[in-house]
Amino acid sequence: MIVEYIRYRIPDDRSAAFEEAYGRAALLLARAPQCADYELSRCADDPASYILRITWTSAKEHLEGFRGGELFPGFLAEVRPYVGMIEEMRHYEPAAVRGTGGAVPTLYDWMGGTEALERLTERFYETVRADDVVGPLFAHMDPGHPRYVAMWLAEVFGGPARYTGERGGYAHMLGMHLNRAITEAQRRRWVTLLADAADEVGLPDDPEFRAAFMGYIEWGTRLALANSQPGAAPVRQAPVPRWGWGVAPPYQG
Ligand code: HEM
Repeated sequence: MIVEYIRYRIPDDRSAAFEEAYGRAALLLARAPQCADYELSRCADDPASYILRITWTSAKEHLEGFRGGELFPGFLAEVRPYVGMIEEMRHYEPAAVRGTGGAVPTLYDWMGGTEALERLTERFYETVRADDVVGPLFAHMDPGHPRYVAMWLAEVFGGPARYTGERGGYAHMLGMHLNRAITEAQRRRWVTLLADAADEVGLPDDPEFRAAFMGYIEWGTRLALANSQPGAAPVRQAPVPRWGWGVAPPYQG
């Protein structure tokens, strides 16, 4: 991905037409397979100043794919009257510094932190052990397993990175699933028992939290199943994934 920034200086009497033209041009960006997302902002302190940010799949795809493609003439026709008002138009490589701020609580905080996760995994693995479909997989489970999985989930949902620091991180978790040949029936049962345990221990049941929580569980169990098949060759080293609210953060007024 590469980010293009275009800074414009638009006189006040042309700003409305400029925004309307970009509204039409954006319909073409929305259809362009080379464009990941875009946003036009107007400066609150200096209203003549606008910045357009477009994330492209790559600079080459932008310059050759989009500019050489069938959508570009229509896009250019909309923005051409403003080309002379461009102050900067360049591609930027995103650096490693990025993240979300504290305005939105992490899923970890929302669910009640490590204490809530340990309550969840204790109850969950009690039912897992007693279950006829998944129980056999866990017959020789380490007694610390519920606590380790709580530690993993804490890190995934925005809590402390203790699984990475104390337990070997992603590589260790992956190693625990390799060659276990998890079946789809076992994966489904694992998901169902976890959802039941979440209700039993009283995890928040608001739609936003449960959608995000179960979204991760669906994703993670499908990976666990695929990685557990004999002959699977998953990536061996990766960071612990971080999971957020997705498209539906908590409604805060
Ligand atoms: C989101 C989905 C999943 C997550 C986050 C997860 C997480 C983990 C973690 C962190 C470990 C290693 C714990 C340690 O450090 O010792 C582990 C081990 C294991 N997982 Fe999973 N897992 C998932 C899905 C599944 C599924 C679907 C199954 C089978 C139905 C499964 C079966 C196992 C087994 C058998 C072990 C080894 C337990 C032991 O003997 O101690 N996992 N899992």
